[in-house]
Amino acid sequence: MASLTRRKALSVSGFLHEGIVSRRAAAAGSWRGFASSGSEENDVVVIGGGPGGYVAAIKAAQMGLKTTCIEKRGALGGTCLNVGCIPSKADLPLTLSLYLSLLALLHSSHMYHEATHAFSSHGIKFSQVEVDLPTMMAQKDKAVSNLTRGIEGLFKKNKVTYVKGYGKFVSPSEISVDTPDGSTTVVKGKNVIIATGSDVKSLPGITIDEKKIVSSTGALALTEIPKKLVVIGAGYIGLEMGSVWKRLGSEITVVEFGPNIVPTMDFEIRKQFQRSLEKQGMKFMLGTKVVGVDSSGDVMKLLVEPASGGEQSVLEADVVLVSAGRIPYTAGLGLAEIGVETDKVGRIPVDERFQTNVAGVYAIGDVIPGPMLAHKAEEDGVACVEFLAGKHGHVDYDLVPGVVYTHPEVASVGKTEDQVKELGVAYRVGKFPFMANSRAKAIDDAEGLVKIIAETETDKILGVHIMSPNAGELIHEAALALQYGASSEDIARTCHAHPTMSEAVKEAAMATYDKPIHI
Ligand SMILES: Cc1cc2nc3c(=O)[nH]c(=O)nc-3n(C[C@H](O)[C@H](O)[C@H](O)COP(=O)(O)OP(=O)(O)OC[C@H]3O[C@@H](n4cnc5c(N)ncnc54)[C@H](O)[C@@H]3O)c2cc1C
Ligand SMILES: NC(=O)c1ccc[n+]([C@@H]2O[C@H](COP(=O)([O-])OP(=O)(O)OC[C@H]3O[C@@H](n4cnc5c(N)ncnc54)[C@H](O)[C@@H]3O)[C@@H](O)[C@H]2O)c1
Repeated sequence: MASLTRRKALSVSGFLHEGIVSRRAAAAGSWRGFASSGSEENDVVVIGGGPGGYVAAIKAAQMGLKTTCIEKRGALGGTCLNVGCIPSKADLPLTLSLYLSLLALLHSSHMYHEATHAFSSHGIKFSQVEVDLPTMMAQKDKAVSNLTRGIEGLFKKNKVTYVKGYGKFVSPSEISVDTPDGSTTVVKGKNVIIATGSDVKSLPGITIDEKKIVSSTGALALTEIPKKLVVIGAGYIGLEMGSVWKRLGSEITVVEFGPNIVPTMDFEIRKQFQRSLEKQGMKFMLGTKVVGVDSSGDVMKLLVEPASGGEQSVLEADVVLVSAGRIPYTAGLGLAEIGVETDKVGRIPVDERFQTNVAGVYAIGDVIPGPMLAHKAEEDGVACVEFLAGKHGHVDYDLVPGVVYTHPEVASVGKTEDQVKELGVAYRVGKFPFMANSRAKAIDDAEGLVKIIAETETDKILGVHIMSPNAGELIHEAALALQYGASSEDIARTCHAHPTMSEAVKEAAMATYDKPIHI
């Protein structure tokens, strides 16, 4: 606490209140947050209640700092909320509910796919299996709202004041909040953390209506299974969402501008991954761009051409998913007014302590440079609060695991082989296929491999890439190994339980520094 910097608030007419004071509710002397905010100044105010913001708020409160978190969702909620595409989750942080929804649908659609494609080979037969989309969507909403309501419970438990409404800087230490009842409140803090996340990147000439031309938000709330779904962008969202609707019966064509799917993935894993998705029926048009959409008829017509220009062709679609990346979300936040700089793509540059160019104003998560991932945003949140409380925080962006939650999953941590080549370091690669793993064979789900890259001289592990069912769980042994600077021999000499999928990680490690046993 002693190290917290108290900054002199800028004088902005009408907002020179101490602490939180609603102009309309001031007379009543109370605010409808969980904990009474009183008239004291906060130590920390967090704008945004996504994974970055809510974790930062809880951590700050746990460290004894008086904390308020402002979240717009449930108040203004943006266009999508107003047109009712996800009305059942009106109280939840937007992006958080999106990715939990996607995970829930990935699981439900995988169960349907197993029932229709895999159960019979295990001797389980049904006379009829059908998709009940409304029930599937309701189950997803229930799962998500249970999970996210838990966060409100954590706020209460940790005494984080929760203010619903749209936050805007009026000075570096004062945030005016447009609240759901139409009044304006000012929340004051010695330190303010911007955690306002990201929004879908739109493409020129393609207008998202969240009905026929959808972002991930609309794609998670379709009321019918589209016959033909065209996905623009073969990144995380395109492949996960494409998998969901493919399993439920849609014809999927993925149009990708670049020459490869998921450009950040190790090339060898990517090749096998693409083959696996193609086997599942997804079609890919790589090195291709969409140059126009005619949405006047029942069936839309997309004009596509090679990325470098050339002969055009037409693709038909009932629904088009725009998943060509996300951009930082800072609309209406008043950054320019208080002098917070943004870069040319709208991200907020921060120093190693997450501080922006304005003293006392910090930023974390999708709104700053770095991977746009929930767990990275959470790590940012914890480290940022530790720094501003005068302690030491730590996030290593090189060691943030990435997982694509398709089936099989693809997970990675550390460097790809191409990145290691670029470094000019001599390296060895060890691989082990799940076809030779007894657990994977026993459950008849043995597609994929583990690939480990280690420095030749020291055997230090530089990167691990896994394609398999549950790769997203298996990767954490590797993440820990990289975090502690382990060698491939360290993993190989660690006793792994039998029969487990994790034995494939051990065998790949053995293949890296010596020889595997089971192949
Ligand atoms: C469909 C989809 C699936 C995803 N799946 C995964 C996944 O499986 N794993 C993973 O790691 N990542 C996933 N991501 C990415 C992940 O959701 C983000 O990286 C993460 O949510 C970023 O957290 P954040 O706290 O920075 O921002 P956000 O989660 O975007 O939260 C920001 C919050 O700030 C609020 N806000 C914005 N402006 C204001 C304001 N002015 N006043 C008040 N409140 C405001 C917003 O309403 C929002 O709730 C997915 C993203 C999408 C779109
Ligand atoms: N499992 C997860 O962790 C998960 C799931 C979903 C989303 N996310 C996060 O959300 C972010 C956004 O996801 P996303 O899939 O939208 O972005 P992405 O960055 O993962 O992929 C976007 C893809 O679109 C391509 N592209 C860009 N412009 C294009 C154009 N005009 N035409 C065709 N293709 C084009 C890019 O080359 C890229 O392959 C990701 O960065 C990811 O971090 C993570």
